[in-house]
Amino acid sequence: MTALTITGVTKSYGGTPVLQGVDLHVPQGSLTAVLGPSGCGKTTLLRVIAGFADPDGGTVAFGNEIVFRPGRSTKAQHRKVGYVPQEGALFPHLTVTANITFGLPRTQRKQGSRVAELLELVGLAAELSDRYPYELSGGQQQRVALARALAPRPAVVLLDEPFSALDAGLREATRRGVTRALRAAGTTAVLVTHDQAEALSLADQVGVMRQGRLVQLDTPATVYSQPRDVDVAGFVGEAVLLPATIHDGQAWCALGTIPVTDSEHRGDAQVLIRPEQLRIHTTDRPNGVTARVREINYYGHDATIRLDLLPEGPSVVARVVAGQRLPGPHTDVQLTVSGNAVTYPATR
Ligand SMILES: Nc1ncnc2c1ncn2[C@@H]1O[C@H](COP(=O)(O)OP(=O)(O)OP(=O)(O)O)[C@@H](O)[C@H]1O
Repeated sequence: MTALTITGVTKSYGGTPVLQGVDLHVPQGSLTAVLGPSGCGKTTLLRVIAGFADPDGGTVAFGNEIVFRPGRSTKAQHRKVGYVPQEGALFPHLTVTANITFGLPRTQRKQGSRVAELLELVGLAAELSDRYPYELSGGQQQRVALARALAPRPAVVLLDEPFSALDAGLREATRRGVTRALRAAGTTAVLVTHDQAEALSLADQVGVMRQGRLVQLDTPATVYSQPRDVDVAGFVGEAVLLPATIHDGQAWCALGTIPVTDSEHRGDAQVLIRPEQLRIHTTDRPNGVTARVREINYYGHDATIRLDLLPEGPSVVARVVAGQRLPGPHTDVQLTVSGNAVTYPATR
């Protein structure tokens, strides 16, 4: 088990920069999610860590061992990396046992106990060991892929969107099973995803990637509640962004007067409020602003309500938990804000 440290990594393809000075430290035994839109360089970053591609500059280190620096690169097969791709990773003509032991030295392949231990670790029944991949569900296949990645006791496990091909029901259970197994094995891991809920719910730290740069690396709670800029704010969750004037630690905006987190900020600004901070009232409130319900989206566990601030203010989104009585479309309600707003420079 070892930490992973990437410093100033750059990579271009045909003159187009894909990684632009990426710094990332993944503490030993922890899971970091790299979150970013399609094409931002996530897979390239994993490939560089694994040694499948060399960067143009920077360093990659596993613990104290530098596995890449310009002019010197440790071959992929000597890096002790486990790789779990999106899907289709298993050899279709091999049983679960043969898949798991495929990369092990011949002497270890016969050790049935290691297979049993790995199946237990990833939450699969021992009876599945003689099955072929086509006899498994997608979620079971991904767990076998993880067991295979963990079999040689790698220093680092890399997971490239490993749950994206699974349907919603299987995805949640497989996510939990896989992260539980990674933690039980004490493995240092990097998970690449474009799904913000997955990144926030599974990882110890989240790195938000944009156009080849890691623009924020923080705990899930900090990334969500203190996003570095408005683009990160919108990428990691639904955001209400409003123009505001800040003074005396308060933001004056279309939703009234709201305390701000950054007391240094003064003058024109933009403020971020999360939809769950908005409270909907059907009776008048002293600090309430009037809004008209435009649209309701019901999700079961919660609902989002789009409202137009009256008389002609912007529209905002509120999130309400299940069980709360929802106002009907086109009704007028009062809105208040709980908690603080986060401030950003005003748009020009
Ligand atoms: N071998 C390659 N040759 C040329 N261009 C490449 C190569 N690999 C990746 N790219 C380009 O680099 C950019 C980043 O690709 P990458 O696969 O790292 O993105 P990603 O964030 O993983 O995207 P996705 O979520 O869609 O998989 C893309 O514009 C892609 O076309």
